[in-house]
Amino acid sequence: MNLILATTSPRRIDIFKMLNITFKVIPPNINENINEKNPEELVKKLSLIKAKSIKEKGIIIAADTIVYFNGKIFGKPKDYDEAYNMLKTLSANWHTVYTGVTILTENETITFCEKTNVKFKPLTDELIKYYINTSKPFDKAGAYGIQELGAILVEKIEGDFYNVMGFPISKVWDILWDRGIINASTGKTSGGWCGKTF
Ligand SMILES: Cc1cn([C@H]2C[C@H](O)[C@@H](COP(=O)(O)OP(=O)(O)OP(=O)(O)O)O2)c(=O)[nH]c1=O
Repeated sequence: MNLILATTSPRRIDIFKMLNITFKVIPPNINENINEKNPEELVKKLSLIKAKSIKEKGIIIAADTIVYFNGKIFGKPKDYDEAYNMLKTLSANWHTVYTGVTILTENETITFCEKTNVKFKPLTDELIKYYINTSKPFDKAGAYGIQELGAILVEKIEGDFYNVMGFPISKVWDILWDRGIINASTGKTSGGWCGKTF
């Protein structure tokens, strides 16, 4: 069965490659500006819209990630100033990363949200400026990438690391394994990513 990852996120592709199964990547074609203030509902709805935007037949998996702090949703920063203000606000505080996932199979629509709490160290202006200039985190929710240099901002986390990066892969695996979508043969015979389709 065609396994399709509906994403443009290099991080999500990297995480999925860890499973060593054959899959295709097709970019979702959606408008991410929906009017939803509840973080869990927002990421679930966006992951569903992304998955449903794929017309090709197969098992379709999509995700959406935001950072949430003090009642505010932090998406991808539009510029340097927004990235600076996000990191300044998150400094020395706990925030929550919400990732919504949708898995469309032939007869099921599975949508769930996974949360990870992240505590930042106290961040000096100098470190924040260095981080943004070095990492240019404009394609990452909350203006940081925990899997890259963003690791130096983090004091500790409670929950799934990969969920912060953009994909709670352990939970996704369980859903696919429990339904026999991934099984002993696909895990052994498939040689990983079969090449991008975009
Ligand atoms: C918090 C955090 C986010 N991110 C990334 C994951 C996502 O790529 C991005 C959140 O934006 P999303 O809108 O969830 O995803 P995307 O637009 O990059 O890709 P697509 O919608 O096509 O799947 O932030 C990290 O890479 N590391 C982190 O630590």
